[in-house]
Parts: sequence; structure tokens; C-alpha cells
Amino acid sequence: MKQLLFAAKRMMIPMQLLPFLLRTTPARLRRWMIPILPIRDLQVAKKLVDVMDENSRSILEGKQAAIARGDSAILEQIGRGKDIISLLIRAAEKSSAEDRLSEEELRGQMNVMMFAGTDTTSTAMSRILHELAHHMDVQEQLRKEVTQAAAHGDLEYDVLNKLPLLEAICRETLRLYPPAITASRQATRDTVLPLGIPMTGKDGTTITEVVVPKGTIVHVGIKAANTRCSLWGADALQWKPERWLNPLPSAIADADIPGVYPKLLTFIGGARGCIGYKFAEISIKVQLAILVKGFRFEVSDKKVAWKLGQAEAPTFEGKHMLPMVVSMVSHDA
Ligand code: HEM
Repeated sequence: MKQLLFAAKRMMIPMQLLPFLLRTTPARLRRWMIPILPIRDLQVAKKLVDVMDENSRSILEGKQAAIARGDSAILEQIGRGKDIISLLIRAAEKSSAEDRLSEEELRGQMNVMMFAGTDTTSTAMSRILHELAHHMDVQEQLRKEVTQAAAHGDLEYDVLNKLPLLEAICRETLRLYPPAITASRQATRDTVLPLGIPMTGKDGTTITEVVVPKGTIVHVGIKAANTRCSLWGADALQWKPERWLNPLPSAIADADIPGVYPKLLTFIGGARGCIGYKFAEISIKVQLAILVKGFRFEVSDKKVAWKLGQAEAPTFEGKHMLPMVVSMVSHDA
């Protein structure tokens, strides 16, 4: 998945043609053209998309077969029939022919979710572990919080979701290192955007708003909004989970930030905001709670470089990885 994002990033200029090609050529022709175009990244992207599609196809077939075999077969499946794909298959079966999602559309949904949900979540996990390795005191506090909460067995959803330090660590990492640093939107009508901070024009006049005509592409600076000193304070660029354990500065508390996630644009907002944010949040918390309870993460002597594809990914000597020193935690009293 990461390779796909990096390949797409390197093809930024030819990709500008994509909307035009989508409008003017059938999918079959586009696929036929790819092997003859001398763009290496395009061949890489095609191969990766085919792998993703093949995976979706085999998962979908497995789910459909289990649903056809009946309840006991469904219970053996990951998600036990409550996962989104099983729900979509069942909904499709109950819908009229004209409303029904076709096989291709179901696979399309799966591909989008895998694409949108995998690297975003794994990047956030990498960032959290990296920060915890640089802040061993916070890591120890988190281990204590999780271990105490799990003293009587498995952590229930509600308990896990309310652990204050775990929550603060997730929020702070998603604030400072949003996996998607920008998003684009197209204005559906003429509008005027007020500026939070006025600007001075070339002729010296003060500009307090910007006219946005219908059709304009607007790039939303997710990371810029999440780390703005005038809102978050002078320490906006520092990783400080404790900021979420205390009342937020009034500038940010009072700011109207239309994110689905309070005060952050990490999952953006509005009708096309991230539909997976709750899932992402709980899966990060589950993974983190299990990992930190069982293992200690320390910085290694290998220099990690964070490279921007669509999401920022850790690399070492050009390979996607996050070298760390990991040891088991002893829970003997
Ligand atoms: C930390 C994890 C995640 C982050 C930071 C994140 C962030 C975002 C952002 C910024 C968008 C808007 C992209 C755009 O319009 O350009 C988006 C869209 C989307 N996300 Fe997430 N996401 C995360 C995890 C997930 C997960 C786990 C899923 C699914 C299981 C998911 C499914 C989607 C889908 C389907 C969309 C497209 C929604 C639409 O266009 O209507 N995301 N996400």
C-alpha cells in the first residue's frame, strides 16, 4: 500500500491528466494503454492495484460463500458476520435490483477502505511508538494505566476508550502527525472565506477575506491547522499528550474547527469526512494497549527518516521500516 502511495506521489504531474482521462476514455481502454506507456511508476501502481483487487476478490468470495453456507460458517469468519463487507453483502441481497451494489461496486468499496484505512492507521501507530520510545516516562505511565485497567482480565471497549493517558497520546499524535497532511475540496458554490489572520496585499491593503468562486479547488492544510501556534500555543510543534489532560487554551477551545474529531482536522469534516475514524481510533488503542503492556520500546541507534508519500512513513536506508529496540516486560510483582 505504501509503495502505491509513493508511486502516485512520484507521478504527481502526469496524474493531473487523470480527471480528463476518466471523463473521456472507458476503463478498458485505460487499462490497455497502461502497459504501453513508458512510465515505470505507472506499471508499479498497476501491479499493486491488481494485488489489492485480487485480495478484495478473494475476501469477498470467502464472505459470500460463508453467507451462502449459513450462520455457523459466518461465525467462523473474521468479524463473525458483523464486519462491514458482510453487512454490505446482506444489504445488497435484500435490495431491489436497481439499488443493489454490484460485485464490482462491493470490491470497489473494499479497495477504498483498505487503501484509506491501512497506511493511515499504521503510520499513526508508528508515530506513537516512536514518540513513546523518545519519552520513556510517558511510556511507563501508559504501561501502568493499561496494566491496572486490565488487572481483572481483557479490557472492555468502554474501559479502553476512557483511559485518559491512552486517549491523550492518540489525540496528540494524530494532532501533530496527521497521516494525511492536506486534503483537496472543490467549492460547490460561490463563497467568501473570512481569514483568521488578516493578510497585507502587495498594494499595502489589508485583506480579511478571500472570494472563492464555484469550482475552485481548495487545498486544506490539515497539519497547518493542527499545529498553528496562534491556536495551540507556542508549544504547538511539540509532542505533549498532557495538553489533552488539562483544559485546552481558550483560543483553540473557542475556535470553530469543523473536524469530525474534536478540534482537529486529522480526519477532516463535512459530508466527505473520514468514515473510519472511530474504527481507526479503537484499533490504534487496542494495538497500543496490547503492545505496551507486553513490550518496552526504545530508540535504536539506526537513524529513521520520515518520508512523505501520501502519509508520512518511517524509513531506514531507503526501506519502509521503523527500527526499534523491543524487550519483553516482566509483570512479576
Ligand atoms: C488514523 C487513521 C485515519 C486517518 C488519519 C484518516 C483520514 C482521512 C481523511 C483526511 C480523509 C479525507 C480524504 C480526502 O477527502 O482527501 C479520509 C477519508 C476516508 N477514510 Fe479515513 N482516515 C483514517 C482511517 C480510516 C479507516 C480505518 C478507514 C476504513 C476502515 C477509513 C476510511 C475512509 C474512507 C472510506 C474515506 C473516504 C470518505 C469519502 O470520500 O466519502 N479511514 N480519511
